[in-house]
Amino acid sequence: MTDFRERIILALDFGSPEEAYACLDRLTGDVKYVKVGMELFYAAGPAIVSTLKERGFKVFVDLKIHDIPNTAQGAMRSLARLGADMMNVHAAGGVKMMAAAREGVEQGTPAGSPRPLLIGVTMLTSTSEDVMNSQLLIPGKLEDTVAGYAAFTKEAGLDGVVASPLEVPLIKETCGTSFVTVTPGIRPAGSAKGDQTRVTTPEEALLTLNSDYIVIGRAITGAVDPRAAWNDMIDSLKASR
Ligand SMILES: O=C(O)c1cc(=O)[nH]c(=O)n1[C@@H]1O[C@H](COP(=O)(O)O)[C@@H](O)[C@H]1O
Repeated sequence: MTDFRERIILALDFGSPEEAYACLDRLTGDVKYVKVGMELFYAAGPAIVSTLKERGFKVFVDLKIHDIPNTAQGAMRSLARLGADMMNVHAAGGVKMMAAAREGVEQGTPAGSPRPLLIGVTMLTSTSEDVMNSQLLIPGKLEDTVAGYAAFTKEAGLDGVVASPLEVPLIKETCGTSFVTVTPGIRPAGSAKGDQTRVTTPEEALLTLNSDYIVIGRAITGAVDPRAAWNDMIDSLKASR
């Protein structure tokens, strides 16, 4: 994939479809892949997915399903009917839940349409090793948990994981190079970390650590001039290539 833009997923974390479309209108022609997370999905309803598809975007529906296997399967069956390109569940739900979710995706995908990628969320990029140890009560190194969750995600038949870009080499080593890595926690040089913990720049994530997809939100959508912020990111990627 030579065009960086195919590998950049813009997180549309807005409270209404109007705000999301207004942002996209300022970035027309450049953004190829968007993410609909809980804020926008719950505000706009499922129809937002087909509307974005009709407008030509690839869509990642990020609802991070985590429930008993039967419920996760049903949720994914319903979501798969919407025609998204990528969806996710929490790997912490375990192999049985993830395998059920995968079955739900297959049941819901409309005949003749490609099955959406199903991705397992390992350890949220806002979580530090200290918080994982002291509040999630998971002992040991955070990287070991991410690698272990990635292995279970693969065992369950999913296509890849969400993790920090910093963990991509380890995930590829553990699960193979074709196992998809989707990485939020992206902060262009000089931008504020905010609530994220395990962050790196777009250049490091895409060019050095070889993440398959990066997810970026506020550094673009919250910029005074989203178009300028986007162009700066693409220019910097081209210059670093
Ligand atoms: O699944 C996700 O997309 C996700 C997982 C994760 O570990 N960390 C994470 O930040 N995300 C999402 O990625 C986006 C990151 O947004 P920014 O921090 O604004 O770039 C948000 O929509 C998060 O919900």
